[in-house]
Amino acid sequence: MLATYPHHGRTFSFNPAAPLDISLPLAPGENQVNCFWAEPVQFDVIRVGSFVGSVAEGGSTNYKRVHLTPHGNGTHTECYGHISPDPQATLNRSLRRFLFVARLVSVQPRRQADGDEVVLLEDFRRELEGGPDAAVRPEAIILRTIPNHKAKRTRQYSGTNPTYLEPALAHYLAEHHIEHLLLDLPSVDREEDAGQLLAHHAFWQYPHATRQHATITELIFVPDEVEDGLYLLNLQVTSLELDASPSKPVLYALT
Ligand SMILES: N[C@@H](CC(=O)c1ccccc1NC=O)C(=O)O
Repeated sequence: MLATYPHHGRTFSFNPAAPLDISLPLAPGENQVNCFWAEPVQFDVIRVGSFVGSVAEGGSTNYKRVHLTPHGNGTHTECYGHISPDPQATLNRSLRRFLFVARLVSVQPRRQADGDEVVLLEDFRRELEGGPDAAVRPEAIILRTIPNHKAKRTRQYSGTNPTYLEPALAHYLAEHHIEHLLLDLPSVDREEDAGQLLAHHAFWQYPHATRQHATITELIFVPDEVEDGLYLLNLQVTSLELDASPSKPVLYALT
């Protein structure tokens, strides 16, 4: 059974029973994706008096505290609050819609003279502006970097100077009114850049013309079977009044 979704005067169809989950699960332990020197996710059993929040240990219910670092553990979505001192700049205020027309684009980074692997605007544009989907203006871009090793699901990125985006690419997305960027990297910016965060600033146009509703989602994983093209994106987060939240982006192929 197909459902329809209107976008810029066209009517797309998608199958609600065929979701493609591009989030990475949050689980305790060392074998989970990790970046920016975050501690691993931890679930602690709550113990109060004779109460134990573990059925395995004889308690009536499981009742656990979660210890996690949104920017460092698993798929997460952030707003301009990541680079702003404003306590009002929270993801819960920024992200007010949850369905978007998205274009999935695969791009291979290029090694620079200094050894950095960088996704360049030129390569991104060649993919975006080619093919039959180029006529549709998407609200979101999902960037899959090539090669697409499954190791992305569990990689320990800290201190490895991971691939990042040319700031001009982030600027291009802002200029083309792309509200949501999703990518399978720890950050749009270089791991250590003396606090410049050039691509973050360019994407949010912060602080001169801040795009308050724009978001960046990092540490996704898009399996190879999911082909480049147009998707309906359902972007779900927790209602945290914080700059970032663990998130669950789910795609539905659009026809
Ligand atoms: N590159 C920044 C650090 C940075 O980007 C960052 C630091 C901690 C947690 C997340 C970060 N960036 C994520 O996009 C710097 O060198 O100051």
